[in-house]
Amino acid sequence: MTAGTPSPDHEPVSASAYREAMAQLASAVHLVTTDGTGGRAGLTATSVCSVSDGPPTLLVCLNRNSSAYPVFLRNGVLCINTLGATQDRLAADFAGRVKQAERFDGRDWTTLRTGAPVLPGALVAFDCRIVDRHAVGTHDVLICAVEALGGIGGAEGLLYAGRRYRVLRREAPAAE
Ligand SMILES: NC(=O)C1=CN([C@@H]2O[C@H](COP(=O)(O)OP(=O)(O)OC[C@H]3O[C@@H](n4cnc5c(N)ncnc54)[C@H](O)[C@@H]3O)[C@@H](O)[C@H]2O)C=CC1
Ligand SMILES: Cc1cc2nc3c(=O)[nH]c(=O)nc-3n(C[C@H](O)[C@H](O)[C@H](O)COP(=O)(O)O)c2cc1C
Repeated sequence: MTAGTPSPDHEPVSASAYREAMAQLASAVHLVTTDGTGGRAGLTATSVCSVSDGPPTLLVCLNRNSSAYPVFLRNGVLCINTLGATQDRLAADFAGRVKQAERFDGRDWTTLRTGAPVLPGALVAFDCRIVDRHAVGTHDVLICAVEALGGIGGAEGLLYAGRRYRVLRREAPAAE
């Protein structure tokens, strides 16, 4: 189906058609991490969006079936670690290639204010407290107050588009 040919009236959009459409979009890639009384956990996510700058608030959509989901609820805090261009292996690891218990191995994770793990070398880190939650279909939309920022470094970012990882190049602006 191309953009000029809408699906027939009254025909529900299938999950596979929806995913195929969503695969056309490019997204930043994040490791969403948590730590606290529920333990440490994390996963790869692209469904992260800025909500407001007053107060600084973002949202992330988490599948309630993921192994990390109950840990996020228990801890009530999370860190959105946005990945840089060279961190695509980490994205795959946190998307299921590595078992949950081993995802944090081999790196010196730090913390900011909430205690959620901050990835060394992240493009940027948003340290958050979960302030609201809405169930929508298979996912929960978590509304998160941003309590601290880290790692704003100007490096090249990682993108996910067309079902693969790509690099967002920082090119010099075209001469006028
Ligand atoms: N938002 C989410 O929960 C996402 C989950 N995934 C997981 O990774 C697997 C591999 O993804 P792809 O290789 O990109 O192929 P895919 O064909 O399964 O997904 C294509 C696109 O559809 C969207 N999508 C996929 N599963 C979704 C879900 N359960 N809820 C909401 N949106 C979803 C995403 O934008 C994804 O990039 C997916 O099947 C899914 O299990 C991937 C991307 C986003
Ligand atoms: C590129 C990419 C983006 C993803 N985005 C999300 C997302 O936004 N929300 C989500 O709940 N799962 C998302 N997932 C799926 C989780 O990363 C994956 O299901 C989870 O890490 C599996 O965890 P488990 O093995 O601990 O259950 C994404 C997967 C990939 C490959």
